[in-house]
Amino acid sequence: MQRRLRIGTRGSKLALIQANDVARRIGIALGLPAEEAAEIVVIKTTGDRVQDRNLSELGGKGLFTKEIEDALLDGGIDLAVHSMKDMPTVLPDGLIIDCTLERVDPRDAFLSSKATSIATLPQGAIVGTSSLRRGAQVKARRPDVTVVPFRGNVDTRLQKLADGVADATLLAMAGLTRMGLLDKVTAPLSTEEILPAVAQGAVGVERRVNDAEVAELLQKLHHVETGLRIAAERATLAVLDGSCRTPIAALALIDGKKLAMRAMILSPDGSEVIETSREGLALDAVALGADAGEELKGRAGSHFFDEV
Ligand SMILES: NCc1[nH]cc(CCC(=O)O)c1CC(=O)O
Repeated sequence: MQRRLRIGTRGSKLALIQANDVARRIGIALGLPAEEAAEIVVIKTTGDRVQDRNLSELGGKGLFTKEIEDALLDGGIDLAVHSMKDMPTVLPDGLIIDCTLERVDPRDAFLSSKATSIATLPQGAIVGTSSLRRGAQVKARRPDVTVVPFRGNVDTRLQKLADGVADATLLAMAGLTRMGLLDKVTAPLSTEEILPAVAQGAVGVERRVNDAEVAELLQKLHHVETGLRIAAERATLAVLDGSCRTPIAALALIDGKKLAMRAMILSPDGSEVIETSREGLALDAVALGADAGEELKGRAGSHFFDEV
């Protein structure tokens, strides 16, 4: 590798931690100090500018990636590090993600000073979250709860909770772990209780399709099992797409050659929950995920997708 690679990322604390992790791994792969192998380039995205509205109202996916992907296509950067959870299922022509780091804990965490679980929240409690998926799943279990929007980065949301804006919130274990904030977690939520977002806990590295040098390097960083799990979940999402305001959750697990997954869509108020599961060969990840998505789509009917 002749050049010092430029790694594009959002400027949030979590994004920077993830980008620096990739820089460190690239350094190791090249046998160089991380700073010599790569530099971090912070890019502000539309999603970072908009603090006051539900992201889903603005078209959701892609808001955190457009400017970074433009820089990748322009050659201003060579790699982009993303939380795979925030990535649209379709990438721009000329870009590819075929490198995913080993996934960490995909679960959501429950954070509250009023209760130790969703079940024991006081009657009529307020849960702060701007995630349609989290809100709908909480309401499915506790219809008496009021969900209020909770936007901003992880630190902002923790502050809102401390200020009493809500009685509880849900955040990804992955982000809290990476930021060293596990002590804020009241309890992890089992995936039976709250099914995670597609690709939650996985970091991906995007590159130009035609950059053979970077492709070869990134192969060394790729975690195959994570790639297959994410492929299954994202295949479900892709089938259900065009409905970015429908709460969707999915989680695939791999044991040896076998993949098992659950997938779910809900009405935003949690009154309707449609769930399915698949088991098969891990190598058939995409087909299994897509098949699960087709089933959910068929069972939900079109009203599910255009009522909101
Ligand atoms: N939507 C924001 C976002 N994107 C990725 C993470 C956490 C890390 C991950 O899930 O990989 C978070 C914060 C959260 O949902 O708590």
